[in-house]
Amino acid sequence: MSDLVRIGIIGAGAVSDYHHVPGINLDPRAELVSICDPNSELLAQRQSDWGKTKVSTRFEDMAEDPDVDAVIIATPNFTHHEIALACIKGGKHVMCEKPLGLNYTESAEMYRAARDANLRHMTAFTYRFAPSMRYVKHLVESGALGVPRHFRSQRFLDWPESSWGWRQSKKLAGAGDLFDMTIHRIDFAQDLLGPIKSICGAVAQFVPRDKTAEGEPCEPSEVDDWSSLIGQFENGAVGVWEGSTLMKGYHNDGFGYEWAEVNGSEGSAAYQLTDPNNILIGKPGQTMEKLPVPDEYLVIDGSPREPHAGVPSTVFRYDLVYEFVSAIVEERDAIPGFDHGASAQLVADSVLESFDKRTWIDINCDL
Ligand SMILES: NC(=O)C1=CN([C@@H]2O[C@H](COP(=O)(O)OP(=O)(O)OC[C@H]3O[C@@H](n4cnc5c(N)ncnc54)[C@H](OP(=O)(O)O)[C@@H]3O)[C@@H](O)[C@H]2O)C=CC1
Ligand SMILES: O=C1CO[C@H](CO)[C@@H](O)[C@@H]1O
Repeated sequence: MSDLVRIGIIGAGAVSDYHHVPGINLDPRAELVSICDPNSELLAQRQSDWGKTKVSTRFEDMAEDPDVDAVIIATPNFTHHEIALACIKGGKHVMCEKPLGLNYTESAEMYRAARDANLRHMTAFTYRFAPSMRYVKHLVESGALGVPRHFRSQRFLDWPESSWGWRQSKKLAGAGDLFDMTIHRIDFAQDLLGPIKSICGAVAQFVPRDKTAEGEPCEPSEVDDWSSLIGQFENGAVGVWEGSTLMKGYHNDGFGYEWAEVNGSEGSAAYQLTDPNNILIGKPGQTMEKLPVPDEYLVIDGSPREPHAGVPSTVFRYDLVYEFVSAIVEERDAIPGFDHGASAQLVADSVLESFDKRTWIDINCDL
């Protein structure tokens, strides 16, 4: 490997532009060397926006390229499994977007392949990196909230009712809000409180989404607009999750409304995406109040990101690349790994199974 970690991006769409390229640009140990996307016009645009790199329309080229050390897979969900396995075969460290695969079987296979090849693997569970989320985790782990009893998460967005493109096809996306949004919340709940052991879930579709944003007719949506679950953690705590992108009045500059809280025997703490540098803290008999996140939780250890620069609800997302590169340089596991991606996927799959069968499902993760 050269002195710099040479990164290739597969899938030059929205999230690469919004999270990953700024993350690479901030990290002096990393360099963007190659971009892959089937759309040649987009490739040309990205070369002009992101800097002169190699380009290709076939991920196989990047998987075999000896000048690429690590890849970030940011393509539609149905492609993650095939691309990740090819890149692992080519000896690349891999960060892959969520949901890791279309189901637990795919995700577990991706985890085992990366683990067995002794390569670094990371699932892009963005919200774990929010300063307030990291501080709530510290409060839980330090015992400041007492015995954790309850978790609650709500993600409401007010987005258009028009087509979601590939996101509304079962074959291409797997599921709707559940795999797109709620899966992040399943992940951070397990990060805060440990494994979920049993769940009961429900989903619903509110609108057909049979028109594009331009008003042209298109194939109707096959996926959920609302997803929810209640669950029990192995540690005895209980949880409740709910998400939708069709909640009117929850726009907030596109960030929507996100709240997640842990309630323990000695106190409560809440994270909000719209105010990620503060938490809400509550002690017995008091009313929840705002508490600034201490400086050491504003960025991850070593990150060169200036903690107070930029839009707070956006900039913490750049730390994902820092964690991925740190794991490569330090030859340690990246967190969250593919194992976390697979474990959240199993819970999300179980939501669909639970709703189909109208029953509780026990979670048996066999990684
Ligand atoms: N962690 C987070 O917070 C976020 C995660 N995501 C996840 O990131 C992934 C991408 O989402 P997003 O950026 O919004 O999607 P986009 O549709 O904006 O971008 C995906 C890009 O990948 C391209 N692509 C499709 N197939 C391949 C392939 N085989 N090889 C290379 N490129 C390919 C697409 O080209 P074409 O359009 O021509 O098919 C498109 O340009 C999804 O899994 C999504 O769930 C997204 C947003 C935020
Ligand atoms: O968190 C997120 C923000 O929105 C994106 C677009 O729907 C999601 O894919 C993503 O996981």
